[in-house]
Amino acid sequence: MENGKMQFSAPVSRDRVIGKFPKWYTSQACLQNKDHWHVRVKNACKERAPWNLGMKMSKVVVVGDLYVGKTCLINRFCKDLFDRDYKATIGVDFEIERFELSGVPYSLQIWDTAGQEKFKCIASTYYRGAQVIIIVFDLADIRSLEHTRQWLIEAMTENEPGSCCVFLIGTKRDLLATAECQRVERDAIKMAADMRAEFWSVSSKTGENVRECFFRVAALAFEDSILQALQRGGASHIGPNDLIKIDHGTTEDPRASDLKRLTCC
Ligand SMILES: Nc1nc2c(ncn2[C@@H]2O[C@H](COP(=O)(O)OP(=O)(O)OP(=O)(O)O)[C@@H](O)[C@H]2O)c(=O)[nH]1
Repeated sequence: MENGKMQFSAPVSRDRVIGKFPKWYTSQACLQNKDHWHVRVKNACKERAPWNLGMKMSKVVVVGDLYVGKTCLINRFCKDLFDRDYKATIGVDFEIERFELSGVPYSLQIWDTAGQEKFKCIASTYYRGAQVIIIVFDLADIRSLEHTRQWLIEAMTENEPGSCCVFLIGTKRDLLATAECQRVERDAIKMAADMRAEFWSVSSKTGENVRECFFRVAALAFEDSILQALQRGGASHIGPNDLIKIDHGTTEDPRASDLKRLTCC
C-alpha cells in the first residue's frame, strides 16, 4: 500500500530471477571479470531507494548478417522455441523480457533487426538509444564474422561512443565439430577483444549457452544503468511509480514511436 493506493505488478517468472552475478563465457573476451554485484549497486538494491522501485527497462539491439540466427536466438531465449524454417525478418520486431536482478524488477526490450540489405534503412532507425548492442554471426560461416566490425560501426553511428555494452555472439555451434568450433572461436575472441565486446558461443537449436548469455546481458545492462543513475545523482526526486529513463533511449511503449519512425524510409 502506498499513498493509500494498492500497488499491483505481476511477479517475475521464477526462471528470470537473477540472484548471483552471471559469469562470462571466456575471460579472454569479457566486459568484466568480477563474480559479484558492484558494491554500490548492491547497496542501492538493498536500500530499495524509491528510484529503484519503479519499472526499469533497457534497450538491446540485435544486428548481424541475414540468416545468421538472430531471430532464433531471441525466440530460444524469450519463448524457448526453435524453428528450422527460415523466415526473413522484415524491418524489425521486438520482445520485452522481465527479470528480477538482485531483488529489483528490470526489463529488457530486445530488438530483432533484419539482416537483409533492403531492410537496413528501416532497421537502422532503431539503433538509437541502445544500451546493449548484440552482434550475431554464424560460427559455420566465417564471412559473417568478418562483417561484424561493419555492423558495429553502423550501430554506433546512432549512439554515443562508449555508451553501449557490446556482445559478439556466434550461433549454430551445434553444426560444428569441437576442433572446428574452437578454431572459429579463437578468431572470434580476437575480433571481440578488438571491438571491446564480450564473446559468447551458443546454439539456439540445442539452447546451449543461450540463457546464460542473456542473463549476462541483463546483469551488465542493469549494473550499468544503476551506476549511471547513481552518477547522475541517484534520481532521488523520481517517485516509485515513475518510468525511469535509465538508458539513452526511451521507456515509452516502443510501438508508439515505431509508427512514427516507420514513415521515414
Ligand atoms: N543448426 C542450427 N540452425 C540455426 C541456429 N540458429 C538459427 N538456425 C537456422 O538458421 C536459419 C536462419 O535463422 P534466423 O534466426 O531466421 O536468421 P536471422 O539472422 O534472423 O535472419 P534475417 O531475419 O534474415 O536477418 C534458420 O533456418 C534457422 O533454423 C542454430 O543455433 N543451429
